[in-house]
Amino acid sequence: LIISNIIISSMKRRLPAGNKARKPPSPPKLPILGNLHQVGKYPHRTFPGLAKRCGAPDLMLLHFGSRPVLVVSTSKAAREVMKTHDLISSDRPERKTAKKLLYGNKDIVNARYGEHWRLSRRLCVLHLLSNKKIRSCRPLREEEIGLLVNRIRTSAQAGQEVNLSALLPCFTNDVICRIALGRKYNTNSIFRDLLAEIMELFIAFSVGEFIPQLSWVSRLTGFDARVDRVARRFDEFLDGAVLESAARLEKGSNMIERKEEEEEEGEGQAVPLIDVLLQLQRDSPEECHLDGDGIKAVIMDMFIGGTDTTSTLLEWTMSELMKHPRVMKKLQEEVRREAGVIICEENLHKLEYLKLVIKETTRLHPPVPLLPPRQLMQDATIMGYDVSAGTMILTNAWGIGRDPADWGESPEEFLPERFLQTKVDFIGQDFELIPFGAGRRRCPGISFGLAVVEVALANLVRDFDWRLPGGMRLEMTECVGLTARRDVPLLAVPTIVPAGERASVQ
Ligand code: HEM
Repeated sequence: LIISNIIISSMKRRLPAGNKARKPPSPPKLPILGNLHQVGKYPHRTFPGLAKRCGAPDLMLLHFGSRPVLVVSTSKAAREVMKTHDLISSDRPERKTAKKLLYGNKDIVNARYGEHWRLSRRLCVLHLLSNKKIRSCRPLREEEIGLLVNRIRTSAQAGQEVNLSALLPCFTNDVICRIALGRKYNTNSIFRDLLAEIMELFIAFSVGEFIPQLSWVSRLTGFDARVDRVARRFDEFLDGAVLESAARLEKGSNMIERKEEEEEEGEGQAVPLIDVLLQLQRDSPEECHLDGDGIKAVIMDMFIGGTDTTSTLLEWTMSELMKHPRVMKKLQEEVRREAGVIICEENLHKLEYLKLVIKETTRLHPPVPLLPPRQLMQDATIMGYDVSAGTMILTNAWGIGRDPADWGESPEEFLPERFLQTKVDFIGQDFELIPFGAGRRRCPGISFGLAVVEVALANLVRDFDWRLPGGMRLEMTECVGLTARRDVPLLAVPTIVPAGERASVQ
């Protein structure tokens, strides 16, 4: 009797009087596996169909093993989760693999909601990704873009095609390397390989994460050992970078202050992010709560958050432009007319169509199609459904960007002009378009990423005409990964557009 009284009173506490408990609709599940067998290779593509079949257009409840997972499929539902219930859904679920790779989640992307996350994010926004910092890195970005253009020019002169899917990630990796660590690691391709392996491990499915009874499988297949090995090797690499940074600081104790003054005037070399963190840790511990591992974890976030995302966005933008010659021509005319002989960030405000093209690409190809998982911190009623604390939340940014309810009859069509008729923007206020997420966990690197994408794209379309290699069909499928890059590499043949011709468009 006592037990049944406890159960009844706890149910009463959970349910508002007169309401029946209502779970979001779910497709039938299997014992042990739950719905894992239905997720498929491309969950962002599978979920909309699955949700439709089980009558769950907005919110669908799945089970990964025994773990409840709420799939958010519409802008209405995303608003409920990331605005109305943003605070209680701002946690991230703990994942064994991420925890090993990111120093016990001492980074920002994977940090649990709490004081560590709040302070790290503040540090990042104020000191690493601020507008001042972005401005100070401008010469460095432009230099790297110049090198990219020269590489393409060399291929064009030899009449060769270029593999943009290979070139663009190297370019963004070089940019982040220089900004974060103060130099490139060109000669050290081990670094890029390691980074690629980390990205792969992040999303790799470890069955033990969801079905604890099967955690021995990850040990048996060697998955756990691989994670340990990669974590160790990347840690050794970052230890080297910290030593270099410490040596730089040793040389000039007030270096950052001095350089930051120069940065303000736009004269100096940008201070590497790792130096900024080490100096704050040394001189202003009240501003920097991070220990040694915390600094390495945050630096790692800059790579994980800032390299593949930006190159993937560039890769898809170029793909859509090659597929839509009308849009390519209109964009080239704008850039060649407005940006003049030198494209620098100051000219960017004139390039309105370029911004529409990028926005439309993020709608159809959000680099992170399923936003990184969140986790509900307490029981909640979301859109009339009862969702329990601990439920993992997956928001389908890809599905939302193609929802006919928000995007009209032809949501699959690549049409940058659609943004002339709407004020919808991608900075996290409009839930129809959330390639950078929204709410407290929204991406803090939006301006930082766009600063690279916009100038690089402007240069690529101004300096070259592009065509597909003879007989090649342009596939538009994405691959599985932390970011949804192209499955088939984008090969393209560039032709140099002489400066005289560009000028004549002006
Ligand atoms: C086109 C470029 C980029 C895209 C599409 C992108 C996308 C995203 C997305 C979808 C999230 C998760 C938001 C959420 O959970 O609601 C995120 C978080 C994050 N991004 Fe970005 N990002 C980009 C560039 C960058 C850059 C350049 C950096 C830094 C150098 C960066 C650093 C981060 C960090 C630190 C977080 C974690 C925020 C948190 O959990 O509090 N991102 N990004």
